[in-house]
Amino acid sequence: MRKNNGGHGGVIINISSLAGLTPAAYQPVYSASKHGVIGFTRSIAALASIGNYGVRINSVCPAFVDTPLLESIEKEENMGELFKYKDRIKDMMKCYGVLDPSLIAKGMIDLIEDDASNGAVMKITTSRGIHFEEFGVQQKTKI
Ligand SMILES: NC(=O)C1=CN([C@@H]2O[C@H](COP(=O)(O)OP(=O)(O)OC[C@H]3O[C@@H](n4cnc5c(N)ncnc54)[C@H](O)[C@@H]3O)[C@@H](O)[C@H]2O)C=CC1
Ligand SMILES: CCCCCC(=O)/C=C/[C@H]1[C@H](O)CC(=O)[C@@H]1CCCCCCC(=O)O
Repeated sequence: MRKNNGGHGGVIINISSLAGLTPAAYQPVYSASKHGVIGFTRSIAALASIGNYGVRINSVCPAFVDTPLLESIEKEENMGELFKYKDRIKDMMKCYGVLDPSLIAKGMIDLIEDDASNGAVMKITTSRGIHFEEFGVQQKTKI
């Protein structure tokens, strides 16, 4: 894909979650994996810029979205010992609200169309819609 390897360049969007930016007591492994997605995205975005790959790599962090994945909360075989906390997660869903997938699609199109976006961490919530995580100067790699 990268231009310096015979490719045509392009845009990659990695799917993280708000649980990749905040602790998630009831899903620690999921949260760790989503934190990893953000760290990887920002790192490889910096490398792509330094190496003139002609590829932009960004991440999206939605809150709860109305997809079949949410049904997994109701299944003990998926939740394991954390099943006992399912009502707390459902309370959080009521508090945060549940997003329509079309808003996630819009956010992704925005990232595809914005030629300046690389290493961005887009957050999508019912209260604030599409917005971005801001990182301090010391947390920014030059991209
Ligand atoms: N639904 C939600 O509330 C949120 C979801 N996300 C993230 O969004 C992403 C998509 O999730 P949803 O659409 O909600 O889930 P989903 O369960 O509705 O859809 C996931 C899709 O991935 C496919 N899939 C699973 N394993 C695969 C594999 N190894 N190779 C190829 N395809 C595979 C499944 O067949 C399914 O079509 C996930 O990374 C999830 O963590 C992030 C924030 C909130
Ligand atoms: C504020 C957290 C938003 C999380 C959005 C998300 O990625 C949801 C994913 C759920 C998936 O549908 C199945 C799960 O088990 C995930 C639950 C994530 C639980 C978040 C719990 C937050 C907490 O413990 O504080």
